[in-house]
Amino acid sequence: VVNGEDAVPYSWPWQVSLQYEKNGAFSHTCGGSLIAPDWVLTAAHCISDSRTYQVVLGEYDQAVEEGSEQVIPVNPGELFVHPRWRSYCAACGNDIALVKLSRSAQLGATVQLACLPPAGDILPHQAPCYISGWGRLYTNGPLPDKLQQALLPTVDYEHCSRWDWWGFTVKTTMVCAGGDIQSGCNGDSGGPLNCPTEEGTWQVHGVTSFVSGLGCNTLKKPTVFTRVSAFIDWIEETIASH
Ligand SMILES: CC(C)[C@H](NC(=O)C(F)(F)F)C(=O)N[C@@H](C)C(=O)Nc1ccc(C(F)(F)F)cc1
Repeated sequence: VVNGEDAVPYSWPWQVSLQYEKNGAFSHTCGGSLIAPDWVLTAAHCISDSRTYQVVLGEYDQAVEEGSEQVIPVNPGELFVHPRWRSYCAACGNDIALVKLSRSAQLGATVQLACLPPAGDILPHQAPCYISGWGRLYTNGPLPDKLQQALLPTVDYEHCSRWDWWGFTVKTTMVCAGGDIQSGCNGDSGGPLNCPTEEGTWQVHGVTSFVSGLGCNTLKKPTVFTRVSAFIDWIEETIASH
């Protein structure tokens, strides 16, 4: 997250760190959202079949054992990438995946389920959403230890698809947010776009998918998220059948 701030610890209790094993050690590769005790929603571009994954819940500072962490392995074959996802084509859309945990998370003060929006729900222009994640602090910059957040107002499709914004690269199955000095960045992939409801709760409306190739916080190139409300049926069917 570029130009964000340390989140209040455990204030996004559905945020997870998706980690993969490299040379015998696990490291953070993507964010994700806990949507059921044993299911995590993330981005398809975060998943490669040949890797071994684990999920860390109840995480805040990745450099400190704070006692609330739950480290849960992911069994092979429990990675479900959207059937219409095309590898290395985030702009083609369907950048969404589900990961089944080998055991259920224990819910409590630091680990809670995310709420998803109703199918088809479209946010208004400039809805005050927040991105959260352990992605780079600036383009080609370091990864933070503490979970970061930034206010990232949504940019509706009419604005986001303008020629000097994302043009035809953005699809209606995506949500744009930001476009000024705050943005997501590499490593935030798969994490949530957290949007407030009128009832004072939060819903995960987006899965962090891509930023500009010219730099994470490029003007008029908002961070682009997979629109969760366009995939509610697929999410429900996948969970119901596995
Ligand atoms: C997995 C990536 C898509 C990667 N995603 C992220 O960094 C994320 F955190 F925002 F999710 C990304 O945006 N990387 C930048 C460097 C990139 O390649 N952006 C990019 C976006 C659109 C296009 C276009 F327009 F060709 F489709 C090309 C590159």
